Amino acid sequence: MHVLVNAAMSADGKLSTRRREQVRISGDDDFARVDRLRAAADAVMVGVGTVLADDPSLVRFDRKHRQRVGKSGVPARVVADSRARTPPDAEILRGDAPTYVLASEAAPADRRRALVGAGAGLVVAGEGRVDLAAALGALSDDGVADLLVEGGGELIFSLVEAGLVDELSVFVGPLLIGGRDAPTLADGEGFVDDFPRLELDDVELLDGGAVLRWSLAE
Ligand SMILES: NC(=O)C1=CN([C@@H]2O[C@H](COP(=O)(O)OP(=O)(O)OC[C@H]3O[C@@H](n4cnc5c(N)ncnc54)[C@H](O)[C@@H]3O)[C@@H](O)[C@H]2O)C=CC1
Ligand SMILES: Nc1nc(O)c(N)c(N[C@@H]2O[C@H](COP(=O)(O)O)[C@@H](O)[C@H]2O)n1
Repeated sequence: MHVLVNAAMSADGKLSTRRREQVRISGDDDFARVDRLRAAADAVMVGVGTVLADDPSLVRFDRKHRQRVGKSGVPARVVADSRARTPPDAEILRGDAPTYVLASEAAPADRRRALVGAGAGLVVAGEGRVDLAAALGALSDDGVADLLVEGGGELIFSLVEAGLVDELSVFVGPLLIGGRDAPTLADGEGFVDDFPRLELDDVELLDGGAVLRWSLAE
C-alpha cells in the first residue's frame, strides 16, 4: 500500500485553532489539488478527532482526474477511531461511498453495533489504540492500494511513528493561527530523538502560499 499524507497548515504550523474549529487554510487552487489527490486514491482517511471537529463527508473529488488515472468507482472513507466514537449520523457515514471504521478491542460493543448498523465496515485491530499497521493491512487485503490521509495531527504522528507514511504534502497557507494548544501537523507524544527525516521533492507556489512535497527517507 502507498500512503500519502496531505494537510494544510498555517505559516506557524497549525492545522486549526485552539478551539479545534476548522479553518479554511487552502484557497480554491489548493482545494482543486486535494480533489485530484482524492481522485487518485482508493480511500481517504481521517482520525475521529477530525470527524468530531469537522464532520467531514470526504465525498468531493475530481471525477475527470479519476478517469485519467484509470480508477473506477468512488474513493472509500476511513476513520481511525479506537473507541468507536464516530456518531452514527456523522456525514462520513452518509452517501454512497463505503466507509471503514478502524477500531480497537477497547471499543464498546454497543457502539460497534451502532456503527455497523449505520453501514460502516468495521475493522478491529489493536487493544487500546488502533494497531495502524494491522488495520492498514486489512484495508490492503480489501483492495486499498493508494491511501490518502488528511489528518489530523494525532493520526499523522502515529502513522509516521509506525513507519507507514511514504509521502507527505503540505500546503503552507498565508496566515498565522497561533495557540500553544492548537493542533499541528504532527502531535501525539512527539519525537525526542531519531527524528524521521524527509527528502524535499518539490515546491509549488499556490494560493499565496506553497505546497511542499516530501518523501519519507528510508
Ligand atoms: N488543516 C488540515 O488540513 C486539517 C485539519 N484538521 C484539524 O485537526 C483537528 C483534529 O485533529 P486531532 O485532534 O489531532 O485528531 P485526529 O483527527 O488525528 O484523530 C485522533 C484520534 O484518532 C484515533 N486514533 C485511533 N488510532 C490511533 C492511533 N494509533 N494513533 C493516533 N490516533 C488514533 C484516536 O481516537 C484519536 O483520538 C481538527 O481541529 C481539524 O479541524 C484535520 C484534518 C486536516
Ligand atoms: N486541504 C485542506 N485544506 C484546508 O484548509 C482544510 N481545512 C482541510 N481540512 C480537511 O478537509 C476535510 C473536509 O473535507 P470535506 O469538506 O468533507 O470534503 C476536513 O475534515 C479536513 O480533513 N484540508
